[in-house]
Amino acid sequence: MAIENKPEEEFDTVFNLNDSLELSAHSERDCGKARIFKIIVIGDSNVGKTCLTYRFCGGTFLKNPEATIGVDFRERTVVLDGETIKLQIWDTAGQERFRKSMVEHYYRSVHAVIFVYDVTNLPSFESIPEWIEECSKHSVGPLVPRIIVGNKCDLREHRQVPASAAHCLADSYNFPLFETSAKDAAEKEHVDAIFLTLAYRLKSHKPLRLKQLSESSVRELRNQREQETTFCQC
Ligand SMILES: Nc1nc2c(ncn2[C@@H]2O[C@H](COP(=O)(O)OP(=O)(O)OP(=O)(O)O)[C@@H](O)[C@H]2O)c(=O)[nH]1
Repeated sequence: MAIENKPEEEFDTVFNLNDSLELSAHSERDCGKARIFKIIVIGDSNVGKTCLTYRFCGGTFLKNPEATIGVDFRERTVVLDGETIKLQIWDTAGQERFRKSMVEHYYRSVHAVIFVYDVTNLPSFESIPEWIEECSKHSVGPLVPRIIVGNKCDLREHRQVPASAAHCLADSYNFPLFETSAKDAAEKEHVDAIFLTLAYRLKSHKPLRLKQLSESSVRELRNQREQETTFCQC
């Protein structure tokens, strides 16, 4: 889907997610030195990745999106606790035929990942572990923040994925879960919350020394290193 530049006024909105997290979005004109975070959005074809990113960056529901070819790029600048942050959102193609040739490249130097499934499409939910695996294969480290999103919640009568199953899966990976709708205008702030939660986590993240990592992260890093070593020896 080609990117259409939105008028800057559309980006001047204020969010109040909760008392401790007050966020405002400004036009790019206002930000001299922005920190830049790259967020990649992945999941099966047709789950609504383009519509979700468009809802966040453009503020509206994108009618008649075309299937993404390779990767589309959108960005939005936000101010969190007085700090200007530029979020670069990489919206990837869900179609298998684009994965190998074009998408792989975009896993590089990614700061955060959003996995999307469609709550009315069970196979798209069942694919989430494969997408998570795919990320690990492309060296997206265990400390990269990740979120799982169930989209199309507006289609209540067609739901195939119970919220309880989704929570179970998300908990098993220790990732946050959001269920939302890119289409439902009432969910707009909820969609914003997905991206801004990641932005907030990235902003607050300070480089850690090995001593400061949790035991499980250390174990995960060790395993990863061992696997890499084994791979090299083969
Ligand atoms: N009802 C409903 N339809 C949605 C929602 N989000 C997206 N859609 C529809 O789902 C279809 C696919 O949306 P896209 O955003 O193009 O999906 P995608 O995951 O980017 O697809 P690929 O580019 O093929 O990977 C379109 O017909 C959208 O109108 C939603 O929240 N609710």
